[in-house]
Formats: sequence, C-alpha cells, structure tokens
Amino acid sequence: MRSAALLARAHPRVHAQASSTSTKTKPAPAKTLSRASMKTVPLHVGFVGTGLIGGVAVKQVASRAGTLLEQTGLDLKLAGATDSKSMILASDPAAGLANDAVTGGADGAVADWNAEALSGEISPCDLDAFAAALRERAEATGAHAVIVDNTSSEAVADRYEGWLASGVHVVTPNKKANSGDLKRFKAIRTAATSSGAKWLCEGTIGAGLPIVSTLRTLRASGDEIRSVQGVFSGTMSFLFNTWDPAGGQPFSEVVLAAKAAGFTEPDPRDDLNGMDVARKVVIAARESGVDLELADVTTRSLVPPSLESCDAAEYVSRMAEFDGDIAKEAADAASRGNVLRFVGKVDVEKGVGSVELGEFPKTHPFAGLQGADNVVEIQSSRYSAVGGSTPLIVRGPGAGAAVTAGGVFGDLCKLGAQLGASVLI
Ligand SMILES: NC(=O)C1=CN([C@@H]2O[C@H](COP(=O)(O)OP(=O)(O)OC[C@H]3O[C@@H](n4cnc5c(N)ncnc54)[C@H](OP(=O)(O)O)[C@@H]3O)[C@@H](O)[C@H]2O)C=CC1
Ligand SMILES: N[C@@H](CC=O)C(=O)O
Repeated sequence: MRSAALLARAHPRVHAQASSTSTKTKPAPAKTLSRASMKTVPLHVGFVGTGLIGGVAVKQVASRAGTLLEQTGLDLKLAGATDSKSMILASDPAAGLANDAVTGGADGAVADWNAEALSGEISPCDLDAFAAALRERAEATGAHAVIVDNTSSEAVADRYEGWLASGVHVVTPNKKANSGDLKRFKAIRTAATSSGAKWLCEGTIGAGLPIVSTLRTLRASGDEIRSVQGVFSGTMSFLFNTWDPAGGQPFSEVVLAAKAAGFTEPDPRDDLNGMDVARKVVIAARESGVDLELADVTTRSLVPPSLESCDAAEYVSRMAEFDGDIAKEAADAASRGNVLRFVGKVDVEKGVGSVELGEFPKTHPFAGLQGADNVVEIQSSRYSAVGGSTPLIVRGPGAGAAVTAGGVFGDLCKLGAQLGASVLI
C-alpha cells in the first residue's frame, strides 16, 4: 500500500484535501491563473447589424471585455460596425474596446456609435470593404477577426463563404445561411473547414439555449440523434401561453405584445407563417446529419393568404380581421380538454421535418410553458423514451434581446477559447 506521504508527493492536491478534511480546517482558496501565465488572444470584432440584438450584444460585450481580458486573456477589440446604410471602422483597432464605446440605445444605428471611442470615419455600408479592412487590420497586428452578423439578411449570409475562406470567423443568430439553400450551406461549411475559421450559430435555435452545441457534442461523441421536436419559437410560445381565448382576448392583441417585447422577427409574419420554426427545424435536422431543405418541411401558417404579400405595416394593421378563425380552433381544442401549441418536429430516421399547430392535453410538457419559453426534446441512441432512458430536454426563454445577445456573446467566448484564450467553455 502507498503511504500517505508517498501519495502526497505524487498527488499534492489529493493530500491537501484529505488532510483538510481530517483536521476540519478550511480548504485553501482555489488559485486563479495569473494574467502573466495566460496567452493573450486579440480578437477584432466587427458588428454587422446594430438593431435590437446587435445593440444589446455590443453593450454586453462592452461591459464585460475588461474582465474577460483580465481573467482569460481574451482581448475583444471593437474594430467596426455597420447597419444597412453606413459603416464605421476604428482607425486604431488595436486600441481595444472602450467600455463606453456605445452611447446609442439598443436601436442605435451606426451614427449613434461613439465615433470618438472608435476614432473612425463613417462611410456608406460596403460589406466587402468592411470585411477586408477588418481582416487586413487584424492580420497586421497578429490578431484574429470575427464578423458578428446580427441581421436577418440573405445578402450578408451570401458572404459567409468568402469571409470564412479568407480566415474571418463568423458568429451569428441569423438563420438564413444554416437553413437556406443546401448547396450554399455546404459551401460555407467547407470554407470553414478548409481555412480553419469558425462559424458559430448557437443563437439560431432557442436564442441563448444550448441546442446547436448539444446536438454537435452528442454527435461528435458518437451518439446518434433520432428525433428533435418541441416548441422552437419564442413568439409562438408566448402567443399560445398567454392568449386567453376563453376570456375573449383577440389573438392579434397578443401578437402586438410579442412584437413589443422583442420576440418577433423584424416582420412578425416570419413567425406567424411558421417559417421561423421551419428554419429551426431545418437547422436542427442538418445538425443531426439530415440534408433537409426548407421547401421539404411541411409547414402550417397562421397568416391569412390575403395578407401574405402586403407590406408588414398593412399586415399588422389588418390581422385583427382574422382573429375569429384562430379563436374557433382554440375553442374546438378546448372542447376536447386540450390546448393549442405550435411545434416543430424532425424525424431523423425518416429524414423529414414538419411545423404543426397541435392539440395537447394540459398535462403535456409542451402545454406547461411560460412566456417565450422554448422546449426542445432530443431523442438519441443514448437519450431515448424507449429502452429504459429518457429524452434529453432543454427548456428556457427562447427569444428576447438579452438571451439572444447572450447566446451571441457566448459564441464569441467559445471562439476565444478555441483560439487559445483561457475561457472555461
Ligand atoms: N429577437 C429575438 O429574440 C431573436 C432574434 N434572432 C435573430 O437575430 C437577428 C437580428 O434580429 P433583430 O435585432 O431583431 O433585427 P433588427 O431588425 O432589429 O436589426 C437588424 C439590423 O441589421 C441591419 N441590416 C439589415 N440588412 C443589412 C445589410 N444588408 N447590411 C448591414 N446591415 C444590415 C439593420 O440595419 P438598418 O437598421 O439600417 O436596416 C439593423 O441594424 C435576426 O436574424 C433574428 O432572426 C435570433 C434569435 C432570437
Ligand atoms: N422570432 C424568433 C426569434 C428567435 O429566433 C422567435 O420568436 O423565436
């Protein structure tokens, strides 16, 4: 048998714990890594899109950047920002991110940014010039560059392949690229794999909830996903969790509340027509190994055909005309003791996806959600409702500025860790 002294020499931490237990003294406080022993990882960040999510993401990053540098060596530098009209590039990106870099509100356009802190010139938005400047300036100082796409723009998604191929990382809650054309999606993935640049998109399902990363971790470690289903939309969850049809509340009133709370897409029809959930179904399918296209997803829409192609303002002003239709569906479900819930489903084994307005008994987990909660149930060879185990379930707020921006910021931290910063992720 090895003596206590031998054990202490071989495993000093084990010995320290054992002796502190036996003498009932307090364990020594854990030592944190000293700043000098950490690698410094400078990461130049360019924000494309400074609307609701982008505005809050900038504020979160700005208020945390100093602590991150001190505690992990990740040195986030605000190198530039654009909205659809104008862009600003820091004239000295190596100067770092000032805590007061942003003075505008969450709706702040580039013009609201503190040009003094960025010391940059405002010019018309040119995404290619923006990315090239970001990359060249980062390379010149041995830093990495990342574009944080906080738009819902196809034009921005179209550029990921080129950006990633040139070594610029991409972090985004924009669903257009990972739910859009399969050929483009694969080309983007190939560009990232070939260059080593990262494309991180946790915010594209469940806002800040760990759904994309959970699916990736399961598959990387050899698990096989069989199905992914749940309430994928914060907006639709909020609508059906808070609407009181029995009390005569108009459905359109709750849609306006969801929009005011920042849960909806810029055009709320993208939620109401099932398209946002269909996109999440496609993303979940692709992350589970199924090559699904958006057009293959059977999708229920709650947008009346006559309001499909008008402008967003007209839709919002006329949607009350159709309150009676959805109220009838809710009353029919209630007559059977059920409630309505808007769900997405991926059957990995059959390779199909769907978006449905389903009826659920009040005791069902999908019926007992609150606010804008999402619930996503993953069944796999390890987590299964059949065979003695239970499914893996992720639940929590699935929309809103703070949690979505938090998911985006979490991806920036993950990227920092992958580049060698001492971030525990
Ligand atoms: N709200 C939520 O809870 C969640 C949102 N998301 C996603 O987050 C993303 C952002 O949403 P949100 O902040 O609400 O959107 P907003 O409409 O508030 O902001 C969009 C921003 O993108 C800019 N923009 C649009 N097109 C371009 C372009 N071609 N080039 C440069 N900038 C552009 C807009 O500029 P301008 O003002 O000049 O038009 C604006 O600054 C969306 O993809 C959404 O799906 C994901 C998860 C949850
Ligand atoms: N509009 C979306 C926002 C997040 O993706 C939702 O309501 O879930």
